[in-house]
Amino acid sequence: MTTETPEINHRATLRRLLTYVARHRVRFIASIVALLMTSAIEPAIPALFKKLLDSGFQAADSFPIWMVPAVVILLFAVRGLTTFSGTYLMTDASSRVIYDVRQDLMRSLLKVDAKVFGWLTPGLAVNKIISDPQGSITSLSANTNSLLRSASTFLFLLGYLFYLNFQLTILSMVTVPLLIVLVRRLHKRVSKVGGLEYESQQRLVNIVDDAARAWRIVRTFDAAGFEQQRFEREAWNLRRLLVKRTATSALLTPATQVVSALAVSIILSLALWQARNGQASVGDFVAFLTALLMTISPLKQLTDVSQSFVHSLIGLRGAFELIDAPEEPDPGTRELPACRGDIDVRALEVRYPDSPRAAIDGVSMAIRPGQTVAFVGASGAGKTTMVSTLLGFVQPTGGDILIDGVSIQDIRRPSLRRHFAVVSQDIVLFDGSIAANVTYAQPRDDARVEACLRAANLWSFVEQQPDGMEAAIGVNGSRLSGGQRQRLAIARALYKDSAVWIFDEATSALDAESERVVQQSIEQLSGDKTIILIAHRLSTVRRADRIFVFEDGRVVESGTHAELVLQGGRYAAMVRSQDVTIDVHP
Ligand SMILES: Nc1ncnc2c1ncn2[C@@H]1O[C@H](COP(=O)(O)OP(=O)(O)OP(=O)(O)O)[C@@H](O)[C@H]1O
Repeated sequence: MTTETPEINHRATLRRLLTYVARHRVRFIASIVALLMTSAIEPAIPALFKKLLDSGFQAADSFPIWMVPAVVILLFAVRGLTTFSGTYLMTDASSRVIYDVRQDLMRSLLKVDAKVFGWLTPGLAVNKIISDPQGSITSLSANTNSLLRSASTFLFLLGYLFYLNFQLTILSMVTVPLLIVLVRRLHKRVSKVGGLEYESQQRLVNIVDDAARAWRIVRTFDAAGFEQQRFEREAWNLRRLLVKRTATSALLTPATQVVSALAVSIILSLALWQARNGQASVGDFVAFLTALLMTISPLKQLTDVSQSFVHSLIGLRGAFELIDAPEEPDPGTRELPACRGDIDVRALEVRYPDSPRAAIDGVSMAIRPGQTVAFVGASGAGKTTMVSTLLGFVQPTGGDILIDGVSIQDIRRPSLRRHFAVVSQDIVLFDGSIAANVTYAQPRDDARVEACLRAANLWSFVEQQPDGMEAAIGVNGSRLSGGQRQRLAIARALYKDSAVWIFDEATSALDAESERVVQQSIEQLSGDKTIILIAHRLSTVRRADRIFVFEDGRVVESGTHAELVLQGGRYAAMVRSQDVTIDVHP
């Protein structure tokens, strides 16, 4: 997905993360101070024992015995307090960062360009918004804690080494460049494998997403074995990459130790040489060597933590990828506070990218407020594209559409879409009650909800529910029949009370009688609204004021049902093939 080198990416990701961290810097600094205080108290414990051993056993001029429990308890109480506050403050601060990142991710999801949904499956979106920030930031904050401890211990020991023997310490650093090269190389490899691991995990998420979403199809096709195999293959690949990454990380420890051993052996020889020449005492030698060996442990911890850091940053980069995804373009600047529903389509041309032919090819039409018009034509003729263009989801490549005399290019997208209520071919419902689905994102008015449900011919169903309109409909309306789902979507559109209602194959799942009832109710409710109907079943569109017949992106005929039937062209042929009564008086 990305061609940048992993290193540059990590820096960018870290910088990005720091902008979030900076917002809560006071909390972070407080937590770090508390954690450092915990580390600082640590040496007080052996110091206390030293004091106890050195002077505690001399009866005479020693400190009073009651001081021992008092100091011990105080020390542990303070350490307990600083440990607790450090952990609490760090969790509080990092959870705020997770919250902020998630807010930005959700904001981005709600605004991204439609193209993003070409790769962003629901499962991936959940992963990027829920799991990635939590996993990465929690691990980063935990690692920051050990990083601070190891780094401070290491620096402290280094200072001590300089104090003991300046020249030898400088010499012990001869292997540092080698160590840096080694760590960098291994980091690069961990980054690369970690990136592949992240991608594999995304593929695995998509497989699970498919299996959960299309569970009915999977079972109808008896494809459980097929899906299991698909899953197993990717899960195995992920396991393999995990081992590879961990093994690369694990290589780092022996590698750094071998390089450190090189340094230690050089220094050991030199120190021995110094000692033999009377330049250092045995005590100096032992102290230096002990301190030198003690640096290996924090150094190892530092390299371990850095591996974990890299892994977390890869997860975080995945989340930032969504935040950085391009927003849906909105060239409009004008608001359209009120709308009469007057639509003028002028020589409209729409060509999808990489498509050999135009989906809409020079269409012009006028739809006056309060009119009901219908788009008919073969599958793929361009009807839905007309609607998508009207709503600004697809950009015209030629011509224009005017709403109440204003080009849709000039109107801000949200302002434009506010005036449309659409029931599309693929019904999408929300997990919640019937009422919540009807009133979606709008203030609730129970009387209106009932009126819309009645108009959609769903009220008798609602009345049969023990919970009435509060009845839960399941994920995407899984507890409803296809027709009930369509009727609920119709009720939602009616409730929106926009200037233009669009029904794209909205009643295709209803039986003829039910469809007739719904249509009549819509007509009664519609008042002065402009209605656009798209239907393959021509009985649905007979009563329209004007019917536009689409073919290969063009309008090839238009008129009323009667006019078109009399014309004896394509519409008439379609009517004949569907066996619709050729009644010129609807
Ligand atoms: N997102 C897209 N990218 C590329 N081509 C597309 C896209 N959407 C539609 N098309 C193409 O545009 C043409 C018109 O499609 P459209 O969905 O508007 O047809 P339709 O008349 O609504 O068909 P149906 O009755 O089957 O819904 C088709 O050839 C289709 O393949």
